[in-house]
Amino acid sequence: MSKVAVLGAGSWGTALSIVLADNGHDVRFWTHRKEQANEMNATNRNKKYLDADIPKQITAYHELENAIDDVSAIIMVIPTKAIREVCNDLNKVLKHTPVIIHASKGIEPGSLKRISQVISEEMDNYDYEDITVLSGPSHAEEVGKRLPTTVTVSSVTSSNAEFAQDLFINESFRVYTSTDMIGIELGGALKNIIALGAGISDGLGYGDNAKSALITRGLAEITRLGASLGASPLTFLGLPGAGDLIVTCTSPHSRNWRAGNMLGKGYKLDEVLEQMGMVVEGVRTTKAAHQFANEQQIEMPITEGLYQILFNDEKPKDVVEQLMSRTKREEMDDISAFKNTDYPQ
Ligand SMILES: NC(=O)C1=CN([C@@H]2O[C@H](COP(=O)(O)OP(=O)(O)OC[C@H]3O[C@@H](n4cnc5c(N)ncnc54)[C@H](O)[C@@H]3O)[C@@H](O)[C@H]2O)C=CC1
Ligand SMILES: O=C(CO)COP(=O)(O)O
Repeated sequence: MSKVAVLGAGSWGTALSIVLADNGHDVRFWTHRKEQANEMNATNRNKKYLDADIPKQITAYHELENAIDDVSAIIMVIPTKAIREVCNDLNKVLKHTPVIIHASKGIEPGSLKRISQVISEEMDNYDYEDITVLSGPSHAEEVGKRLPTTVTVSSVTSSNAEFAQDLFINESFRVYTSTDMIGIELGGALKNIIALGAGISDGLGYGDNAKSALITRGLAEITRLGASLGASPLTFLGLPGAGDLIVTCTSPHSRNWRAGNMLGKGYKLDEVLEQMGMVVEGVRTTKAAHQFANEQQIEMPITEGLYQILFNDEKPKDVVEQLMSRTKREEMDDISAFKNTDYPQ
């Protein structure tokens, strides 16, 4: 059994700590807020973030140096916008090179970097090949209750992904491996854009046909972006692609769906984010994907519409009207690139 540190004391960090504790690992749970660490150790709950009993094998720490002392793995579950800051703090106290696995879902606006790229850029003594990602359809609320869940881990070096698979896998948390690191990270990040859209559609009362269309056409456009960055289109049909897209667009656990739902009901973005009190990664990811799509001339009409709602105050209803009245076209016209030309016609 291993000694592991989980950095990031929100709902997903808590749920992953529970999986690790169930597997017999000694879990050091780090929060940058002292009161939260004290409360968790005293009550065995992380009340604000997840309604679950915290097993005894989990100890909360406030001092980063103590949390990471002698661990064989660091699990980073920090909101995307705080990753560089936490890596910098880690550099000051880390004296060995434990495996780093991240489970965050975002892209950095401006640089358009994936999280593994951000971590390897910031961390002393780590290259891109050293970082592993864990992603898939996995709401913390259900993982915390040990309901059956499947995820995928990926790293350039397969031994790192296999290490992560062994660390997390158990009878209620099934872990697959993949070598498509780009696809796994982009699938997890980009589905949040579409989940915001699905929430808006539900908030407007547009029904199941509209939501199904958003999921399907959303999958087409995030696959288009992913493939242009080197991801395998097939990854977008797997757990961290279609799997995560479905759960995030249809589950009331999803913060992205819930935020979208409020926008569809007429709330302003500022009000929505204030009420959520938890990270809504899709907002920043929409900004990043919109910038990339414009620079690279990739057609992403749903992302474009979302961007106009979030950042240019466009009315959700008007955006749906624009999407529905786009120039008529063939549905699969962008799939020809993946056609098997050897098959007799
Ligand atoms: N909640 C879920 O079911 C899932 C979440 N994720 C991803 O995991 C990541 C974290 O999400 P959640 O845990 O849900 O967020 P959350 O909103 O529940 O919690 C975020 C945590 O990060 C901490 N934090 C914020 N800024 C920090 C900083 N500068 N230094 C250290 N800690 C800081 C907050 O104090 C809080 O404890 C996100 O990228 C999310 O997309 C991925 C899969 C499932
Ligand atoms: O990624 C998730 C589930 O797989 C969590 O989604 P939300 O961040 O929208 O809650």
